Amino acid sequence: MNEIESATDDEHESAPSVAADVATNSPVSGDPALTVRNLEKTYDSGENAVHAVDDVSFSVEHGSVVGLLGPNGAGKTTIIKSVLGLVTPDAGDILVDGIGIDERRSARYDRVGATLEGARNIYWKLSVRENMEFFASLQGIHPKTARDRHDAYLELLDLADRASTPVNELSRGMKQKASIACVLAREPSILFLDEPTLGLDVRASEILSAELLRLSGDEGKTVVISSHDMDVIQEVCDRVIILHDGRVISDSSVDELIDLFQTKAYQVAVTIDDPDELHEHLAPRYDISDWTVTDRTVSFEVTVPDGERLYDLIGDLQTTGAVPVSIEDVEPDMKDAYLHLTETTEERP
Ligand SMILES: Nc1ncnc2c1ncn2[C@@H]1O[C@H](COP(=O)(O)OP(=O)(O)OP(=O)(O)O)[C@@H](O)[C@H]1O
Repeated sequence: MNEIESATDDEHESAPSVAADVATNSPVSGDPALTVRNLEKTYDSGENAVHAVDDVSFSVEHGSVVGLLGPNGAGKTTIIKSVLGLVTPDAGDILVDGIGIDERRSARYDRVGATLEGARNIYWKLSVRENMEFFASLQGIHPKTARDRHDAYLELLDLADRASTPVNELSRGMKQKASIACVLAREPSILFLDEPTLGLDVRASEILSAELLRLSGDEGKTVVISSHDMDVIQEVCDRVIILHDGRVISDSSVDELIDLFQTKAYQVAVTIDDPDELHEHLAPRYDISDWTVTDRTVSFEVTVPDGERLYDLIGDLQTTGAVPVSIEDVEPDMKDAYLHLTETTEERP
């Protein structure tokens, strides 16, 4: 690998992609696309030991889009690299389409494609198109037959005029796009995307989200995406697995996760002669935040355990002479649910 610059930072000095064998994707079995069972990984030893992955188990069904979330250092990348063979786990099993990757290395190489943070999955001295052709050819896809598809991806990712540019001359966001283009060019059945929207502008993120939805919806591809970008996660994922300190602390659908933490929150605006008096009356009774007074208009957010309590609030507003101007639902989103979950885990001993 002396002529080609690439970056793998881990134990295995392998090629920067998991594609090493020439093979085609075989038909899908009845097994999940990916099964991770009791995975363990500790880096270093003694007092420097870091238990990065602690008994992690999950499976991913074919055609689903699963988010792997967690604060910095939660173990996401270690799990992804274990699946890719860039890190050797201490214990546990990884099965692709029901086949243990230790049993048959090609089970992984044939089916799994990944982008790694910082575009470490591609060769920086090759041009974007050369990279795409190289990774496609490892998968047994002839560059000529794939040309139209590669052109379409270059167009989609706004890289067409950079197709002949060596990757190391691209901006960070363009490198990221090139890395995504290469994993798409390989046409794997399972895509692992580690922080794919890092460095992408809003438009590129939207394009990527739409493409991931199309790949899973129309082509039945399985996608595992690790990201801190909650908007993208909420938009594309069916399910999210949340990690904390190397352990899975939540594994549920996006809707379930949001519902779980659904407190009823309302944005309220009222007019009143004496805002201070109103605050004195409400503060001990309700969970109130973002109290803002502009002339005689007071706006605030109130969180109530159920709809009934909202009626109490309206009664209390009337008692104090406040005239409601507007009361609107505040919809919780993935970000609220995620923060709630990771913060409450943080507080536990
Ligand atoms: N090569 C390594 N040597 C030693 N410790 C490591 C190594 N790689 C990761 N770690 C440690 O393992 C833990 C998990 O790291 P990992 O990169 O898997 O987390 P992550 O969830 O991907 O974090 P981030 O969101 O910051 O990318 C961290 O404490 C990290 O410092």
